[in-house]
Amino acid sequence: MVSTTCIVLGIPVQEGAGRLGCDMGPSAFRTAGLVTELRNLGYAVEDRGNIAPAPQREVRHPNGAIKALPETVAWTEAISEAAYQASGDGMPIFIGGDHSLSAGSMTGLARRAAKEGHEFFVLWLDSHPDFHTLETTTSGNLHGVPMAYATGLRGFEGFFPAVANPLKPENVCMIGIRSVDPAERSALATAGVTVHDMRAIDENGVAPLLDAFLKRVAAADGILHVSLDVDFLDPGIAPGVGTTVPGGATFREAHLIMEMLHDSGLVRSIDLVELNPFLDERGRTALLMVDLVSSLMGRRVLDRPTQSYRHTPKAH
Ligand SMILES: NC(=[NH2+])NCCC[C@H](N)C(=O)O
Ligand SMILES: [Mn+2]
Ligand SMILES: [Mn+2]
Repeated sequence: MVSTTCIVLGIPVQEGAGRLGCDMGPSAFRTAGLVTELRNLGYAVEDRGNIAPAPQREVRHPNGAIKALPETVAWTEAISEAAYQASGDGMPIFIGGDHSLSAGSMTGLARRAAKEGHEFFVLWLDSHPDFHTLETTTSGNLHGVPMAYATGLRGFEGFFPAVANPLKPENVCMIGIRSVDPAERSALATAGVTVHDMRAIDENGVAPLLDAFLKRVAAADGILHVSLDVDFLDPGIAPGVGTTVPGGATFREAHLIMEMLHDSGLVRSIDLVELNPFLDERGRTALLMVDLVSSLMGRRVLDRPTQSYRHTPKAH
């Protein structure tokens, strides 16, 4: 796995969030030592710098609450293309930027997976499902829509770029959910997304929930994208985000997830989103996010046998 080249892509989009500051996220991840940490783990790292949005065109939607639609569309176009390219060259790590960036990353990665004949899966670590459509959002903040868009829900046509390879809702597993708007709740149930809220974590622990999903990814010979929103974490350990929700994942739960993901060998790409350095305290949230990436990329405390998820082909 250490022959993998990590491709760092800075995506300073902030228009999708309700407050400014996520445009400083890529700098904060770099300042917190992301590239050095990856190199110390033995990876080749190519930092492609920050990408820019595509040219803007005029788009207007009847839902007057929507903010920054032309900007978000322009970002989505550029990010999707960059994701498609980078995933052909190595393991993309998208450093945001607000969560609207995942509209681009997931669609570009899904296109790559389809081209390579792989089933595409997403692990969504967030307090929010971000499952609004352009019709249902009431805040109008477009970081609340990327999962609905990438799974091909109706209502984005003619506004956002067409989704050629929609992500199957049954290939999505959400963990950490604790803030869901009414329209999202019914849409999630209809779509058939696996949603593990904080209660599910409290009752079961993260390990069995994630284990079941990783087994499904492996059984389908799939590839896995991980989308990590800072607000997945408890605000007590990760204050640097505009949409804190109390009662989030602990330090230990988050590291356990990262270590299990590494053991699985299934992860092909990562989004690190919603870091707002303006709201952070001396970089502690940025440092914690980098620390979690290290665990996901293979830093470990002890040598221990790892659980193998890949099926060995049956001889016949
Ligand atoms: N990526 C995020 N932080 N999303 C928060 C979304 C919150 C709320 N559901 C909204 O649509 O406004
Ligand atoms: Mn989110
Ligand atoms: Mn969130």
